[in-house]
Amino acid sequence: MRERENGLAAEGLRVRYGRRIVLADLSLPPIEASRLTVVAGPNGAGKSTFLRALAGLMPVEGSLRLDGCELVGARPADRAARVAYMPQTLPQDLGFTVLEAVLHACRSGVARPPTIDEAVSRAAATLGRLGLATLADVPLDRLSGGQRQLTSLAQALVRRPRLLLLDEPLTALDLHHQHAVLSVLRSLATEGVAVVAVLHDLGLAASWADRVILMRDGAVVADGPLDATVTPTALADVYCVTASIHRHADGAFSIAVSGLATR
Ligand SMILES: Nc1ncnc2c1ncn2[C@@H]1O[C@H](COP(=O)(O)OP(=O)(O)OP(=O)(O)O)[C@@H](O)[C@H]1O
Repeated sequence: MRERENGLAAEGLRVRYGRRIVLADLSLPPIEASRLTVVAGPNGAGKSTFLRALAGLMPVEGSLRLDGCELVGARPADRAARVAYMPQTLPQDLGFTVLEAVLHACRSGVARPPTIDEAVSRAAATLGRLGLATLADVPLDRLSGGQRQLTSLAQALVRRPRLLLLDEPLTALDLHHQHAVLSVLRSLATEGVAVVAVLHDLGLAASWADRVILMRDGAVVADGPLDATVTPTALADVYCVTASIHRHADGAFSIAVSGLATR
């Protein structure tokens, strides 16, 4: 354990599907606790693979340290106590109510699960935070897509992780709920959680992210504050678009795409 490290450090991360290497020797300056980090990039860039690797859902080579403790090779229950992952897919446990699904997520897979009373209290607080309290007793198969996505987020939040990994958490949400969720993520970061979210919407990243990691072909091609990473050159290089970027007087950010290129 390296005592002074805070957040997540990745060094020489390598991930394969079969014989194909999808992430090749990926290293990053530490992903800091108290920061909201967005991972962006084109389809197939390796963003989900990166998150799944961080979550311990696939074999990796290299080193991943969270607060100085090595995650690669750590016991799944130890990792689960500190890392929570929200997948792209919506929750499948359709026989459960919202509350049951969140309680299950709170107590499963961790070495020292909270008591039922503690789990109920945490679940109630999490549902309240996400505006889901009135849906607590509704079965998942009676929810809208957006409500199921919020439930999936609640399942990750209720674990109170040090590292929260979210793979496209906003895809089913309306404009209000997109910003409401990002506001919750910002609060969690302020409380000391390292939050890493894959997002396609760079406008939302501009409003909320402290740091943007741009990926392409399994590699990090830019990493830093949005104004330094999302530039016309980067958009051409990473997304193959000709685009201009506008920062408006009120700070709002917009991208105007004027053409498509091929690689
Ligand atoms: N289970 C798998 N088996 C083999 N190859 C895979 C598997 N999952 C993903 N890949 C490949 O790995 C690469 C990275 O995929 P990944 O899902 O990480 O991309 P992504 O950046 O998350 O894309 P998207 O934005 O479309 O969700 C792609 O070329 C994809 O075809």
